[in-house]
Amino acid sequence: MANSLFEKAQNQMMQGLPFVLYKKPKESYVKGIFQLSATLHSVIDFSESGFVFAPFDTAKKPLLMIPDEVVTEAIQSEKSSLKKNLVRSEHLDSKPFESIVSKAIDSIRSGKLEKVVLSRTKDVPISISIFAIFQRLISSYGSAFCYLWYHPEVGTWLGATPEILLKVRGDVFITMSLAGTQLVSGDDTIPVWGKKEYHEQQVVTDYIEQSLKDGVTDLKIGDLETVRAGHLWHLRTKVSGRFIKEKLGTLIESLHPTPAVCGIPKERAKKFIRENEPYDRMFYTGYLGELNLKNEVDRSANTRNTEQKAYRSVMDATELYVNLRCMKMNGNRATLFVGGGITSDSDPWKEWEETENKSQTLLSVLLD
Ligand SMILES: C=C(O[C@H]1C=CC=C(C(=O)O)[C@@H]1O)C(=O)O
Repeated sequence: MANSLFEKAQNQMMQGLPFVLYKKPKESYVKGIFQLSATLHSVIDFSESGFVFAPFDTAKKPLLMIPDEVVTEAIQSEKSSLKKNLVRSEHLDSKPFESIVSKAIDSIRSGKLEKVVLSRTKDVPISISIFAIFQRLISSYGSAFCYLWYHPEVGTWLGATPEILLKVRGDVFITMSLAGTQLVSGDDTIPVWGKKEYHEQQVVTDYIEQSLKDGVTDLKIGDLETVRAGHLWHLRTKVSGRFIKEKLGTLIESLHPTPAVCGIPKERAKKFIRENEPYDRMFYTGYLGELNLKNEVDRSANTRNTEQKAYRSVMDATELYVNLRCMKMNGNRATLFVGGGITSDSDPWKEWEETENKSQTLLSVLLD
């Protein structure tokens, strides 16, 4: 447990002051960003420095946590809370979600949409503290970006996301196309993918390529890979390139929201989501992470000179993740958000099951 950092965050919360605790994929420490006033700041032009928390709705401004104090603490390893068997919460009626999915399939088959990502919420009682939940997330999901974000005017959000929106070092960026889902089987065998999953992931890769190709250089589309995120497998393609640093805002705006969380064509998919999902997604399927934040980086990892190898320097880095596998706290209950990509080959019942499987990421650390 990162004890003193958690205590500091607890005190901060008691004083009604904003903070965020987070662990990047594969890192062995937790970072805390503490803002010393309760002001709600927004990103204006992406030249700011801090921790961004952006909603799905692009008409609303991304929020910014100012790094008045930044504290880093090593993670003391704790046993993973990942359950081998699926955690079943109370029985829920699948019919309302299935009927929205059927409506989307009709729209796709009639040619109005190519793909749309539909989601639903799941309300669960919570009997442990948010710090205990965060501790379980970081112990269980080493390869995810795990976070606990709090602002007195906005609320408390937690999550463990596998999806990078944008990672920038200097003028080099990487992003990814992540879509297609299967449950990890008992023996961990890599799954065989079907036409539906290949298609829904390819749509995301094509969109990223199209929306970036005129504004960046050295655009590279990587190989298709199968990657694991907790209980789930996904299809992923890494995309990289170079861009003009002053155009960071344009780059972010051309990526968000990708068809991994919205759909194609983008505006029609947004409209379908707005008119059919019976709630506001708020920060689910938005993005979050470091914006132009000072980070220590290894400058010379591939040099043969050992002295130089040890040379580290501080540079501004941007590292943003898509806000998936997340939840919002409401007193002693939490609202979990889960969704999935709908294409012409979707089956409403299977889409429901997929959202049930996705809810395992959080359920398995919430329930005893
Ligand atoms: C929208 C979600 O996942 C996205 C990311 C990976 C796989 C997805 C899928 O298979 O549908 C979704 O595009 C979610 O987890 O709520």
